[in-house]
Amino acid sequence: MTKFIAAAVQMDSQDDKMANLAAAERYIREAAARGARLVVLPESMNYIGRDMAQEAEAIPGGPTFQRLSGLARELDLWLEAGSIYESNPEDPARPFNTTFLICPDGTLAAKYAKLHPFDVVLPNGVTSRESDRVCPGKKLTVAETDLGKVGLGICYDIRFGEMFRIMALEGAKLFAVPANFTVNTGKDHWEVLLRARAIENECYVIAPNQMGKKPRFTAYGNSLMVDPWGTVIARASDKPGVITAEIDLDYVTKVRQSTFTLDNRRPDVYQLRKL
Ligand SMILES: NC(=O)CCC(=O)C(=O)O
Repeated sequence: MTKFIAAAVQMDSQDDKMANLAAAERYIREAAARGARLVVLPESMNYIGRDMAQEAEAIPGGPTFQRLSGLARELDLWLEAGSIYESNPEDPARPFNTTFLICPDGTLAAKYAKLHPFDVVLPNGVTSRESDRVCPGKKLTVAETDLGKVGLGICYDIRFGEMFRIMALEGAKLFAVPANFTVNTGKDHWEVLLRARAIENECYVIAPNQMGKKPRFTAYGNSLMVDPWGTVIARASDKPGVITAEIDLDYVTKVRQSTFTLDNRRPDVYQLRKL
C-alpha cells in the first residue's frame, strides 16, 4: 500500500494505568473512524509516575499488550503502541522503556527498547537521570509492514541522527517516534529535530508527544507529523487528541530522486558503523 492515513495520538498520561488505557482506546477508535491504517501512541502511554519497575509488563503477553492487541485486531489496523515499561528479568529494578508495533491480526510485529536514556542537566535546573530507573536497549529496530519499513525511536533518541540514518539506509521510509518531550527543551528543539531527521533521511516522521504536568517536568505537546521534504503535515493543538495525515510512499521516492541525500553520501571518505 503506497498511500494510507496515519494518526498520532497526543496524551496527558498520569499514574492511573486504567484511565490512561481507557483514554488511549478512545483515541485509537477515533483514529480508526477517521480512516487510519497506522496509529502511533506517545512514550509512556500507559503510566507516568515514579513506580516504573512495579508497573513493568511483559511484551507480548502483559495486560497492556493484550488490550492493545485486541483493539488492533478488532479495528484491523497497525498499532504502534507508544512505549510502556517492559519487565527486565536480569535487572528487575530497571525495566526497559519499550515501544512495540502490533499487526492488524493482533500479533507483535516488532519491539524496540529506547537506546538513549534521557540523562541531562537542563538550562532550567531540571536534572533527568532516566538510566537510574530504566535499562537502555541494545539494538536498532526497523519493522517490516505491508505499509513499508518503519524505523522505531523514542523521544531523546531523536537527537542521535546516526541512528535514524542507519534505519533509513536499512530501508525505512517512515519513522515512528513516540515522545514525552519537555517544554523546556521542546520549545527550541522539538520541531527542528523532527524536521531535520525527516529532511536528511527523506522520510516521514510521526511523533506523538505527551502534554501536561508530569512528576519530573511538563511535557510539550505539539505532536507532529512531517513529510520527507520537512513540511509539517499535521500538528496537535494544546489538548490531548488525534491528528491524522496522508502518508504517500511514492512521495518519499520522489523526494529521494530530487535531493539524493542517501545516494550522494561519501562512504569512501566517512562511514557509519553499526556494531
Ligand atoms: N523522555 C525523553 O526522552 C525526553 C527527551 C527530551 O525532552 C529532550 O529534550 O530530548
